[in-house]
Amino acid sequence: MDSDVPPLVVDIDGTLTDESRALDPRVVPVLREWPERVVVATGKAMPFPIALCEFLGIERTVVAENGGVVFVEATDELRLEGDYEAAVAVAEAYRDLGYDFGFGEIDLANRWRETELVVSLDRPLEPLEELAAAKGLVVLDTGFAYHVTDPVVDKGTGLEAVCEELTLDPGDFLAVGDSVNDAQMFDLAGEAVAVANADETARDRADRVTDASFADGFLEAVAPYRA
Ligand SMILES: O=C(O)COP(=O)(O)O
Ligand SMILES: [Mg+2]
Repeated sequence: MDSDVPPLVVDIDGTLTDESRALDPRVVPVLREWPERVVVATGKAMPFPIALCEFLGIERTVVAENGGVVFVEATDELRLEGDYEAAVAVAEAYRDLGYDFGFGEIDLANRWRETELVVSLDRPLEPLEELAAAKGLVVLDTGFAYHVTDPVVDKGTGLEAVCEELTLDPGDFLAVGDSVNDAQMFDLAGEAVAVANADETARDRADRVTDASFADGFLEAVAPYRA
């Protein structure tokens, strides 16, 4: 690898994983050996990207909950932003209409969340969107879950917060992702790559779209820097 390798900000679900959210083992050496900063930016709750970094053996530099949570190990910084109370109120109102979140009684998708909530894709979207809008929140469909999120944060604001901490420029980053929740980080990154399975928003906001899907797409996106 040469010195032209950019820092990397990478999504998890749909980018490092297959459609069932299983990590592709071929991404492990790529991330572990990346010579510049790696930021893991996800809609998942913080324990997931933190665990991923730990198991990879890389520094924990994480944007979780679509920007609501930012953790930078190098500077010991944890930022929480976004109206979690509003998300909880939306969830309660959704339950009052007779809908559950769809993740079972022990809901591991929401258990460790601090700034936003998620609802299963098989639950009705329209009432969720109405309730969210009434509280100033938005619903993001990542292809893996509906995220009830405060629009003051996104993966772009998360990347900016990481860069502030580490005195980096978001414009120097290579970003790789697959969905609408990656759009703002795509806008900031110097080079934004959508994997072939990406949704329309991510494709539109990317500089290029890979031929291959899921982790094969990620490997294609980073290939020019791994010669
Ligand atoms: O799981 C989701 O809904 C989204 O997660 P991702 O941002 O890592 O793709
Ligand atoms: Mg994704």
